[in-house]
Amino acid sequence: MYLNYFATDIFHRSAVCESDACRVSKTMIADVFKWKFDANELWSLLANRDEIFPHIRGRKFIHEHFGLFVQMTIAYVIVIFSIKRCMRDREPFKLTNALRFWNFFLSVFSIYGSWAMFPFMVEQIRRFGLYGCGCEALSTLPSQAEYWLFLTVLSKALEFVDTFFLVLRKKPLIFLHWYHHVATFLFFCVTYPTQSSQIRVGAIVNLFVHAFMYPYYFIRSMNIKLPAKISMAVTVLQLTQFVCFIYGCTLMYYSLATNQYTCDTPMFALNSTFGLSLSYFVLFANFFHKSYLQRGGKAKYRSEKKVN
Ligand SMILES: CC(C)(COP(=O)(O)OP(=O)(O)OC[C@H]1O[C@@H](n2cnc3c(N)ncnc32)[C@H](O)[C@@H]1OP(=O)(O)O)[C@@H](O)C(=O)NCCC(=O)NCCSC(=O)CC(=O)O
Repeated sequence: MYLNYFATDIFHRSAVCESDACRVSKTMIADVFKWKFDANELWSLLANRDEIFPHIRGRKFIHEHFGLFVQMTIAYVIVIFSIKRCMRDREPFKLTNALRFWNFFLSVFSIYGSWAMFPFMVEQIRRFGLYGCGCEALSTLPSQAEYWLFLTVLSKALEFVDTFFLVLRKKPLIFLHWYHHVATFLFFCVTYPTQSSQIRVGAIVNLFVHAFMYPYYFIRSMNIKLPAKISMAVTVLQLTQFVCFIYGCTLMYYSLATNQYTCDTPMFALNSTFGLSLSYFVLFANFFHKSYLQRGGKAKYRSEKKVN
C-alpha cells in the first residue's frame, strides 16, 4: 500500500494524540493560527512550464497551506452572512454580465478539464477495472491529468464566488449550497495530499458533473427558460455521483471487514468521503423532493413546465 509522505506527516506531527482523528484535529487547529502564503510557488505551479507537472510539489503546496485554506473558509462564511445581512434593506445588485461571464468561465473550465481527463480515466479503468481504479491504481496519473487534478482542487476555492453572486443578487442562500462549498473545499485540501486513487476519481467525477451544472447555470443566467426535466436531470446526475461514492466506500469497508483491504486510501480519507457523500446525498434528495415533487414541485419549475 502506498501512503505518501504528506499523509504520513499528517498522522505524525503530534506526539501526544493516540487516534488518527485526534492527530488530524490537532494539526488542523495549530495551522489555522499561522499565516503562510507562498505566491511564487503557486504561480510557478499554475504556470507549469515544465513538461512534467511536479505533482508532489502541488500536493506539498496544498498540505502546507492548509491553515490558509481554513482561514479563507472562515472568512467566506463570515463575509457571505454579513453581506446577506447588509443587503436586507437594499436593492439587489443585478450583476447580469458578471454572472454570465463567471458561469461561462466555470463551464469552460469544467468541460475542458473533463475532456482532458477523460482519456486517462478510460485508460485507468481499462487497466485496473472500476474497483482497482478507485482503490489500488498504484501508477501515478499522466502529467496533464495531474495538472488538472491540482487545478480542480484549487477551483473549489474559486467556487466560493458563486455564493457572492447569490447574496448580492438577494437570491435564497440555502444550507446545502454553502455547506457543500465549504465541506468540498476543505475535504480536498485534506485528502488531495494523500495521493489516494479514490480522491482522484472523486475529483474527476465531480469535474465531470460540473461540466453539466455550470453550463446549466450559464444558460439560466442568459435568461433562457429550460424545461423542468433539465433541472431534474442535473440534480439526478449529482445524486448519482453521491450514490457511486457511497457504493465505492461500502465496497472498501467490506474489503476491510474481510481483511482484503489493499486500497491506497487512508482511513480518515475513506471515512470523510463516506460521511460527506452521505450528507450530500441526504441534502440533495431533500432538495429534489422539495423542488420537483412536494406539492407538485416549486413554482419556478412548474411555470417552466408550462412554458415548454
Ligand atoms: C439544478 C441545480 C443544479 C440548481 O438548482 P437551483 O434551484 O439552484 O436552480 P435555479 O435554476 O433555480 O437557479 C437558482 C438561481 O441562481 C442563479 N445562479 C446563476 N449562477 C449560479 C451559480 N453559479 N450558483 C448558484 N446559483 C446561480 C440562477 O440563475 C437562478 O437565478 P434566477 O432565480 O434569477 O433564475 C440543482 O441540482 C442544485 O445543485 N441545487 C442546489 C443549489 C446549489 O447551490 N447548487 C450548486 C452547488 S452544489 C454542487 O456543486 C454539487 C456538486 O458538486 O455536484
